[in-house]
Order: sequence, then structure tokens, then C-alpha cells
Amino acid sequence: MKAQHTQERMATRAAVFDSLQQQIAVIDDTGSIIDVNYAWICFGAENNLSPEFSSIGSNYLDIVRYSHFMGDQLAVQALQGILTVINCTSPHFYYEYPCHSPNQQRWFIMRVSPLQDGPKRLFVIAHYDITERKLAEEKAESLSLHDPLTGLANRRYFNEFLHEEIRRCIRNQLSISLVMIDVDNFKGYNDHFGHLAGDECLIKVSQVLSSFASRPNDLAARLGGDEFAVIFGGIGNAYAQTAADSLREKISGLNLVFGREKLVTISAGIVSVDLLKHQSEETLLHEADKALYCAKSAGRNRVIHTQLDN
Ligand SMILES: Nc1nc2c(ncn2[C@@H]2O[C@H](COP(=O)(O)OP(=O)(O)OP(=O)(O)O)[C@@H](O)[C@H]2O)c(=O)[nH]1
Repeated sequence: MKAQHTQERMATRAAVFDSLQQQIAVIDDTGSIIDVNYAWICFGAENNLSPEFSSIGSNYLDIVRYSHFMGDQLAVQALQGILTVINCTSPHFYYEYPCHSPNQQRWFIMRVSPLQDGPKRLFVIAHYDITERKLAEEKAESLSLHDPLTGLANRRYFNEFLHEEIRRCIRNQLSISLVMIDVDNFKGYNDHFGHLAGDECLIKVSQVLSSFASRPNDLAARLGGDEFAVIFGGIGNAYAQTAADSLREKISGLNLVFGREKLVTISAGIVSVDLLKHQSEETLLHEADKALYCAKSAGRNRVIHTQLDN
């Protein structure tokens, strides 16, 4: 009676093990696979992994070593982590990793924990799919860094990017240029066509700015209202002047007319430093703002350029 009861409990436990969505394998201290659950088997099949991945008796550590040998850079960290638990240098191992396929973004967590089964030292390797959480985090992160109207970087992202870009340029002795931009007489456009049309106008301006900031070390940002900025990392005096002139022409070329034949234009202040050694972001911001102020005072629809020495 007792034996039957124990058997039933074992069967229930096995059913629970197989019903879990997490992919679980149990290995011994040599890496040999003692057991896998149904989700683990399905994962192997869905991802065309070799049959060894789900076979009892295969060596899981060898499978991970082979992945590393085949160029999977993450496998070496997974391997080291598993070994720290097997060698008792760490009580658990927890590892978050991307596992993207050509048409799907996916992330997983691998958790390795020891399991004492009578005299046997075993280890549970559990993989959890955390794609939903990761995508939600990425979306929240993107929302916190971008302006909702134009999709450009917001002031917070701009500040962080400028800080990092200045450090990168100083480290590598590269040039940098910063362009501060303000739409001219935008209040007039808003008053003439209304706020919604004003929003459309800001979106069009931002699209032009984006098209000028296409390299990884460039950034177009909306700092607030009708105030924008473009960072050109690694770009010095000569190109920045040409780019800002062309940017100004492209925006007047949008032909956004309001009032009595007035055109939406921009004023811009540029600061460039060739082969940056030790200028601070405060100086760059201050000088670009000053140049923008001069462009406004000098009649708008123009670019004023300041070149700083190191
Ligand atoms: N439609 C719209 N308007 C905005 C937004 N944010 C700020 N504004 C308006 O942008 C205008 C900014 O005006 P200012 O920069 O002060 O002045 P301006 O008319 O552009 O004149 P100058 O800058 O001196 O050439 C104000 O009328 C604000 O109400 C927005 O998100 N959407």
C-alpha cells in the first residue's frame, strides 16, 4: 500500500516536472545529463539542436564547450558559471542572455542550482524565456529616452550621449561638433495654423535632422519646444559647417509657408573642436548656445560657427 502510494507520488512529481514551461535539465558533477523535462526536449527540437542536447547520458558541459568552439561567445560564460556551482565556488549561477533567431528576438535566463539527492550531488539547469519582460523593459527604456512627438532623442538621452561621445573623442583624439538649432518665429506658425499643424511642422523638421544624423556617433535630439540639437561625433570644423548649412537649406526647402509669405526656417549655432583633448561638455554647450543666440540676433535663418581650440 505504502509502495503504491510512493509510486503515485513519484508519477505526480514526474508529471509536474514535465508540465513546467521552464526548460529543465538535471546533470551530475561530470556534466552528464541525468534527466530533462518535456519543455527541454521541445526546445531542442524547435531549435534544431543536436539530439545529444536532450539525451540522457550526454554530457551537457561538452555540448556547451562545442557551442563555444562553433563561435557562440556566450557559451564560455555559461560554461564558467556552471563550473563555479559544480566546484562550489558559488552557491548559484544566474545568467541572462539573448538567443535571437533571424525572425524573432528572444532572451533567456539560465539558472544553475545544486540539488542534493541522497548521496548524489546533482545540479539543476533551468532556462526561462524572458522575452516578454525584456521587450517591455526595452520599450520603457526607449520611452524614457525619446521625445514622444518626434521620436528623436530627448534631453536626457542627449546629455548622456554628449557626455559619452566627448569622452570617446578625447580618448581617441577625434574631432567633435555640436549644433544647437531653434525654429524661427515658430510661435507665428502655431498662431496661424494651430497647435496640431505646429506639431506636424516639428515632426517634419525632426525628420530632416534625423536624416543628417545617420552614423552611430551622431545624434539628433529635441531638447524641448522648438529647440533641437545635433551631435556629430568624430566630425570637425569643415564638415560640420557644410552639414549645418545644408540642414538649414533643407528645412527652408520644406516650403512650410505661413502668414504673409513667411517660411519656416531655422537658426543654428555650431561649435567644433578638432582633435578633442580636454574641452568639457559645459563649454561646448555654452559656446553652441552663444553661437545660436548670435544667429538669432543677426536676423535668423542662418548658421553661426565657432571653432574652439583645445
Ligand atoms: N505645436 C507645438 N508648439 C510648441 C510645442 N512646444 C512649444 N511650442 C511652441 O513653440 C513656440 C516657441 O516660441 P519661441 O521659441 O519662444 O519663439 P519663436 O516664435 O520661435 O521665435 P524665435 O525663436 O525668437 O525665432 C511657442 O509658441 C510654444 O507654445 C509643441 O510641442 N507643439
